[in-house]
Amino acid sequence: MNNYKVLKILATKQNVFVRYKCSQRKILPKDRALEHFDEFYLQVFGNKWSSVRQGLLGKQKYVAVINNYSDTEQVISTLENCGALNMRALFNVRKQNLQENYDVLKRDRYLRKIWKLEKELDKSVNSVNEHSEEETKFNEQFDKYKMLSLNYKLNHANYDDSRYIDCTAGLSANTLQEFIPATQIKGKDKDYVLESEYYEYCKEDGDFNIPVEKEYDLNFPEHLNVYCFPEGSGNKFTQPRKGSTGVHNYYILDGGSVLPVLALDIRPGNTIMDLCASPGGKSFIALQTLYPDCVVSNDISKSRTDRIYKVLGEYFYDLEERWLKTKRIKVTQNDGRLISGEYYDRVLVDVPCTTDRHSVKENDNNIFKSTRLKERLKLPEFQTELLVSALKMVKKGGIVVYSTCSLSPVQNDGVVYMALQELWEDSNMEFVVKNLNFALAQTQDVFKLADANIFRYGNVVLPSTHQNYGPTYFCKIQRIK
Ligand SMILES: C[S@@+](CC[C@H](N)C(=O)[O-])C[C@H]1O[C@@H](n2cnc3c(N)ncnc32)[C@H](O)[C@@H]1O
Repeated sequence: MNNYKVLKILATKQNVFVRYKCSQRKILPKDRALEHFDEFYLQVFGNKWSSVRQGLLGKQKYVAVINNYSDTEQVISTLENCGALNMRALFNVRKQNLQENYDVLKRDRYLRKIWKLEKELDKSVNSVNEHSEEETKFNEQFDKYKMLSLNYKLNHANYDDSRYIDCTAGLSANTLQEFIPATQIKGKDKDYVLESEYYEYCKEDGDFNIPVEKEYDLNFPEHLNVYCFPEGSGNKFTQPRKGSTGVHNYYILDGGSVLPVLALDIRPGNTIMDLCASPGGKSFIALQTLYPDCVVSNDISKSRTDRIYKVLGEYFYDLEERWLKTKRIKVTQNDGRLISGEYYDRVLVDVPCTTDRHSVKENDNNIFKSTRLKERLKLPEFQTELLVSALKMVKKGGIVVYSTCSLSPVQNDGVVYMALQELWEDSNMEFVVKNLNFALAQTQDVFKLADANIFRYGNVVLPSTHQNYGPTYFCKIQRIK
């Protein structure tokens, strides 16, 4: 074989090798994320997953939170002329309907009881089993009321019970297996393992149960004005603009972000810690209730706290003199896990998570990059540390809201469970988780929430093609001792 031929064969081989390498599919982080979610979330959400998936991949929907320090009335009337609706008004209409439905249902149950009693007493009736026209009509009407929303029905079942319900079973090793599906993860130096095993959530739970208390109302502060476009509307808010007062007119953010702040139930004079605050959207909402005496917006890094200063500077005129010097707003740069000796009425802990919507759409800064595997697997542990820290800094009677923008039961209820278990073992503090299913029934014209049986402690705003907010998980926890 002459040299020319050898070179040619080598070149061909190399070419084949290069082509072989090219044909090996490079998995992009967003594809890996979707693959993971398809496997994991299908088991959690069942046949709802395909619509949630479509939502995640579709266009996210935003709401506008009005800046009370701008030309408020003019801004509101402009938005209303464009077809935007006030979220508080939507909640109130639904709340009123629910109350009316409940009253009718209550009245009819009462009537039914009387009617039965009368039947029993009426000896002249030929057969008690024979349905009169009146009875059939009544039953038809009764059935109609039974068709009320799922949330309403679910909660109504216990409506007359004591507000304190028995401690739920907690996440024992077995129950955890039930709701944390056994998806598999390949670790760098490990074979495939169960996701639940990886996070070591299967350890024995001892006697620990989380007390859960039902909550019947969601307080929407009177000065907080949030505007949204109706379900199915393709309208969008234009970019915020400066008005005559020198500050921006509204802040645009995912609609789901409003619920964790509402769940905080902020009251006049409250002191609030927003532990993972950047860019500051939820601190902004808290401030727009006009209730807090002080909001501390904390984040871990300089660049992230700079971002908070920038955002707040756009919305609060003379931020330095009027807000920072008077300590109505504090911007701090601390690792939220290490803060101690500070106590607040309300603590919001909106932790870093798998940011599911971002993860299936963008490759940049994606936690599903193979180089970030360890970080991803450590997330629940990290989130638990942040929540434990938040729970330690809330005053007795105060409220902590834990939130994520992930659908993962491990990062959501799993973390709530782990944090509360840790404090149950290591401190004499006591907490109760607030079941918001009933209270959230009033939000059903605005948000698609996951069925009440999917998450045990918190609630999730589910993305969908018609109402594409979220995902937002939030869990309300009150310190009682
Ligand atoms: C989901 S984002 C918060 C979004 C924010 N709450 C909002 O609504 O605009 C999570 C934030 O947590 C911050 N963070 C990460 N680790 C932290 C830590 N140990 N302590 C405090 N903040 C942390 C990140 O820098 C990031 O800004």
